[in-house]
Amino acid sequence: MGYRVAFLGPKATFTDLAAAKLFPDEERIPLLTIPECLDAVQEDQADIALIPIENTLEGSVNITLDYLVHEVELPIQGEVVAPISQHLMVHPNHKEQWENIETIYSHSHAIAQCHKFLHKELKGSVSESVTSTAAAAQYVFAHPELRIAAIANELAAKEYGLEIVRHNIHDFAHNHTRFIAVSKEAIRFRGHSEKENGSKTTLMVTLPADHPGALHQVLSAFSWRKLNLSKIESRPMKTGLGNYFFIIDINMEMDEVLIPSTISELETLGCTVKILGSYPSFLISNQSKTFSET
Ligand SMILES: O=C(O)C(=O)C[C@]1(C(=O)O)C=C[C@@H](O)C=C1
Repeated sequence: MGYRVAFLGPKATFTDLAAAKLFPDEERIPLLTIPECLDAVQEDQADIALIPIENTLEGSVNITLDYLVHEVELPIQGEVVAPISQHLMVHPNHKEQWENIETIYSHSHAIAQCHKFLHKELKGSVSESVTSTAAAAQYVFAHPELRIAAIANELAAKEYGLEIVRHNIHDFAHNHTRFIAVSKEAIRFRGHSEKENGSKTTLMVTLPADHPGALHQVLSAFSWRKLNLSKIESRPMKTGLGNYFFIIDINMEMDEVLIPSTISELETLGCTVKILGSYPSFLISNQSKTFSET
């Protein structure tokens, strides 16, 4: 039986492009926010949620991390990394005088990826964040009477009838976003042709209170086992100032010896450890048509 894949929509978001690549044969359901995607899986209205978690220019998508840790019990079952190209687009009526735009709509991460461009080329304009790049494109098309633009991808320009007036406005060329697939059950990734690029295990670690050198000891538990970490990030526990947990990505899948013994060592130190998932990583290539520059 096929999966129902909830993704951050509407149609033509970057997440939609990633979902179409990774789940070409499954039913794909666009929802307007990341929490809605996660709730849909938690409440069995979908089998999988595909949502963004990290961007090379802007860092983590905090709402994704926070929901995974505080709000839902859904393991990460896979990830896909995709190249991201941002374009500036306007309603066709404003194609000739696009430099006069007053407000630029997009997802907050997309706005941040184009910060230098906006500062230099559209000084004085205001940026407004909305739920996704595609929602911004939809809004711009619905309001030809306003002097507004959207930052979104090429497919969104086509889908919502906008004109791209500046291509590739992201500030740094190496712009990639990681998307995660979460599900109650292990996922069979089938029917796609994306490259598998190793595996990861993600842990959430809470340090013991008032334990000098705890973070150093945590890191040494990984380092003497030669476990390669691709990410370590702290987020507030939301219980009081100074209380943080760490998200740690290990570049290997869960094994029977190394990761379990690391977890035991951390627990002996007084840490609380939760496994957020152990999963394959896929890479959407730069040659991929839908993501590439025109
Ligand atoms: O708004 C979209 O199109 C999304 O899929 C979200 C999102 C993000 O959360 O970072 C995904 C990729 C890009 O980095 C910009 C926005």
